[in-house]
Amino acid sequence: MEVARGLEGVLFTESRMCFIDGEAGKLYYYGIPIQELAERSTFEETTFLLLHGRLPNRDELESFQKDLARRRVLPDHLLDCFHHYPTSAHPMSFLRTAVSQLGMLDPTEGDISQEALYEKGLDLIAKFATIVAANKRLREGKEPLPPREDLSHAANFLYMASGVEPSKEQERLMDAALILHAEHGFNASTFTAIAAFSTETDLYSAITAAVASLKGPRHGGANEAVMRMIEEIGTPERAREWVQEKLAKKERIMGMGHRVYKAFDPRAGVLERLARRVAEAHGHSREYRILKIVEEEAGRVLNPRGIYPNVDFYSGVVYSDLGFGLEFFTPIFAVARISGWVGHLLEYQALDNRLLRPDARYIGELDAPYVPLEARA
Ligand SMILES: CC(=O)SCCNC(=O)CCNC(=O)[C@H](O)C(C)(C)COP(=O)(O)OP(=O)(O)OC[C@H]1O[C@@H](n2cnc3c(N)ncnc32)[C@H](O)[C@@H]1OP(=O)(O)O
Ligand SMILES: O=C([O-])CC(=O)C(=O)O
Repeated sequence: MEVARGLEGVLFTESRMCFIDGEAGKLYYYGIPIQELAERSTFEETTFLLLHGRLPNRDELESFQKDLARRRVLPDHLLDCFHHYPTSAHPMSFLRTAVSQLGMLDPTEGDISQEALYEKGLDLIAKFATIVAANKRLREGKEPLPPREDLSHAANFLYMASGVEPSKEQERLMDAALILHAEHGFNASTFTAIAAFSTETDLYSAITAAVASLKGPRHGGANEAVMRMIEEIGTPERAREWVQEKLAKKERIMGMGHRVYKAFDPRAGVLERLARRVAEAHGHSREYRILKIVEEEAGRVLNPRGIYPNVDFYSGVVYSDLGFGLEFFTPIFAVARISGWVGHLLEYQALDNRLLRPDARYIGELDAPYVPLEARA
């Protein structure tokens, strides 16, 4: 049997949730093009789509929004504990620990029936934003703010993070960013969640594992790495030379390349337009201009090899504009992706539910001698 390194091209289940046409640079959630959703939907509506496989009607959407809003409040015990988490911890470590702790606080943690999974999943979808916003406030030496039920998920997240009710434009930006990040097939963190869940562990454990996986700079952590790259480059004038030096040393340009896309990631296309808009309107033009030059200069070498900007390339410009520091970029990704994780666990359990257990070709010795400790060099 051939070894599929990195599990590339391996189909391990079936799914209706997401289709990625990597050659054409197209992405669909339940058949709906991502650009349509980013432009016209809300995070709540897209989450309903990912959990139910169809768009809600007006009444369903209204009651789903209310249900999510009611679930935003964190248990007092968790909020108390937040004051003892180290403020220096990376926000992804904070989130990972908070999810795990929510599991300990749930007396029915181990119930993984479809009904329980849906209920607990909705709870996590609602609470992720509250956890991340609380962490941001605590890092700034401020008290976390209680969520508001009268605001949308995107607006409430921005309100809890900053203490100020966002403008309609800011709410729309956040909604679009959350929709673009909500789902992406069998990426590393979703696969991690499914692999854990296939052992019949509980939802909190599977999601804690997924957060851990998203944190890595080859996956969700790349958005933070892109902003660090911008800071290292410093000025647009320095960008071309910086890229050439990096590529000459065979180092990677963060926010570029993808296992599935061999064309421009359609999400990066939408985010590029949003980043350009905020750059023009609010003066984040240094960051945006550096990225445009990196994209062009690196593209000369990398585009012919099918390496283009991915979703993590331009998102940071938008998040900065919304008032977030770079260490919160990956947590914002998680605030969105929790919907995809929960949707996939529900789907996998209903459709397949087989233990995930791949294999490797053995290339070691056989019948090696057991050398007693005293006789070893
Ligand atoms: C939300 C997301 O997860 S999107 C991805 C976010 N990650 C990043 O932006 C990090 C930078 N990108 C990368 O590291 C890669 O493109 C990955 C990990 C995302 C996907 O890579 P894979 O499909 O596994 O390809 P692999 O790592 O095998 O690389 C193949 C070749 O392309 C090159 N390559 C891939 N990405 C890049 C890049 N960003 N810059 C320069 N070269 C690259 C590799 O060096 C390698 O070259 P080689 O064949 O000469 O050794
Ligand atoms: O699909 C992948 O491998 C990574 C990705 O873009 C995502 O998770 O959004």
